[in-house]
Amino acid sequence: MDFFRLLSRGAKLDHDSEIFTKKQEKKADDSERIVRELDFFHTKTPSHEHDDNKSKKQKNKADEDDTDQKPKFAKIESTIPYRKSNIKGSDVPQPLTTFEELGPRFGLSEQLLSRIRFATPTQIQAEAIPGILHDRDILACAPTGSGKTLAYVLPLVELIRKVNENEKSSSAGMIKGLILVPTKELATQVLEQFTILTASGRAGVKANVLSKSLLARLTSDSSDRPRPGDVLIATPLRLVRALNVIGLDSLRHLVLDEADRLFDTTFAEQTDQILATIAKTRQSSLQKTFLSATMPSSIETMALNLMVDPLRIFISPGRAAATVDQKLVFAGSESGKLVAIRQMVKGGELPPPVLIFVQSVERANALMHELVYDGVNVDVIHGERTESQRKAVVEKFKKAQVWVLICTDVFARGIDVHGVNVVINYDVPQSAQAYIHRIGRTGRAGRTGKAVTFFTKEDVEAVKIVVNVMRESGCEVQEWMTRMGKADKQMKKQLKRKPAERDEIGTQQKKLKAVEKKHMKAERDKREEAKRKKEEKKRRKKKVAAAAASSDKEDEEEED
Ligand SMILES: Nc1ncnc2c1ncn2[C@@H]1O[C@H](COP(=O)(O)OP(=O)(O)OP(=O)(O)O)[C@@H](O)[C@H]1O
Repeated sequence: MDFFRLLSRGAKLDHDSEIFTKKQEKKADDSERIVRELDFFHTKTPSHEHDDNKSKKQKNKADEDDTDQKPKFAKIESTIPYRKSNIKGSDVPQPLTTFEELGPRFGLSEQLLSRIRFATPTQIQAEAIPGILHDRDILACAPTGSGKTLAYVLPLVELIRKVNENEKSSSAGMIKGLILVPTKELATQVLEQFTILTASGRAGVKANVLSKSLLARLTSDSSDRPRPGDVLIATPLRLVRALNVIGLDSLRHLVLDEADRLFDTTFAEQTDQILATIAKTRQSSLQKTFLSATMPSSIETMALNLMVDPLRIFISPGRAAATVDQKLVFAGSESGKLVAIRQMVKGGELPPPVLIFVQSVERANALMHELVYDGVNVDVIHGERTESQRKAVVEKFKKAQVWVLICTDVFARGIDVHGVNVVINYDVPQSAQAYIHRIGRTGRAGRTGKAVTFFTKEDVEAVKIVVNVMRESGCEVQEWMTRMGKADKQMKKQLKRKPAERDEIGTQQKKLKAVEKKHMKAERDKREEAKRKKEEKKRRKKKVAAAAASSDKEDEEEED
């Protein structure tokens, strides 16, 4: 999805706009002008409190520049080596060295700081927390499991607490922070982080997930419709249904967690609609934080162009977490994969909790039948399970009542289950991003983990992508892997759109079906035989009765 297509779609949604009607007939190569005219978030009318002459100059220049260009940043001065190449922007705040510093530097209360359960901030937290507290726009890319959630939840709690304090009741219950995430599970997880920091609501900040029931109450005709709360955490699909009832006049902070996913084809239309609505409603400055463990260049450019004087915090971009030991296993064929996984189960190579990723719902269900037959404590999660089923499965997995969880890419992003030991890519993922996020479910928060990717001859191109990530992440790459070369660009695109075609999983399932069929036939035969015997008996009984009746008649005649 590129920026211009995305924006021109945003314009189409704005049916009343003059820009839209004028623009309708224009061709795609007019897109640069469209970008300038649409001006999402009013990025061309700076009102930022940190504006200085330098950033104004930068913005004026940006007005003249083509907006599809990546903004240029001066290198920052720092004695810390990693900052020079990874952190970009003007007036970059000093990083945090401890959480305690947040008291004297930004006025965070001891009560709030006492709820942080960690000794030291991670790199992304050290950079992003001061940035957000300075009300700067942030584009952040940092490894899976590096604590990006706390990096934005903590400063949001503080900033919104201050707003509540200043505005008293005028904006009570109105949304000041909006967090967009791609899945319901992730929304719940983000809410948990708020709950930890605002236990018993004493921080004065109320966060809610836009659940089905909240959506129903918000959109009901009843006069006592609830207010959404200070922070609303939502998935794009559900949020678009609530856009005209939630009221965004008080919105000050927007977070896109897993930003690259929210801009890809699955969600782009809804995300675009949400951004366009915010742009219409929200006239003054809005602080934006976009984060992910992966940030393709096209998304990076788009995101930076939506921001005012941003801080670009990229820590190990394009790499899998260094704490994950990555392995590739040639399984030969589909049945070879099953053999390999059974061997791993038998050989104790799958210490729970374990996640197994497959490419489709059908394959997830089929693999589950296979492993259930083997006596593995296994369950499955995918987009075709109901919300309550998904919730229950995640709970069970977190409580170690389920040891092996089979999943589709629904579960690949953001989900933080403590201590996942192994991630198996039963089917090779369709992109480098999918690979990085899937294997990032293990090796989190400094722990180590293991990722094993099975492949067959159908996966020649996809495996090149995996090898490249392995190489970039500093993993040991064997000689045969280096000979594979780079994945072809066209093939990469094709693969993203459509996964490899594979033979069905499931010798066991087929066998079960055959046994079931045989059993059903035997039952049917038995029933028919019983019916036949019953009728035969009935017939015989009738015959005997008829014979008896005729002999009685003969006797009577003889007596006469
Ligand atoms: N400063 C810290 N020190 C140690 N652990 C931390 C710290 N901050 C957060 N964590 C823990 O690290 C784990 C991963 O955090 P989080 O889910 O925010 O990662 P993430 O960077 O968002 O990962 P992903 O990209 O996969 O979504 C969580 O269990 C969290 O509690």
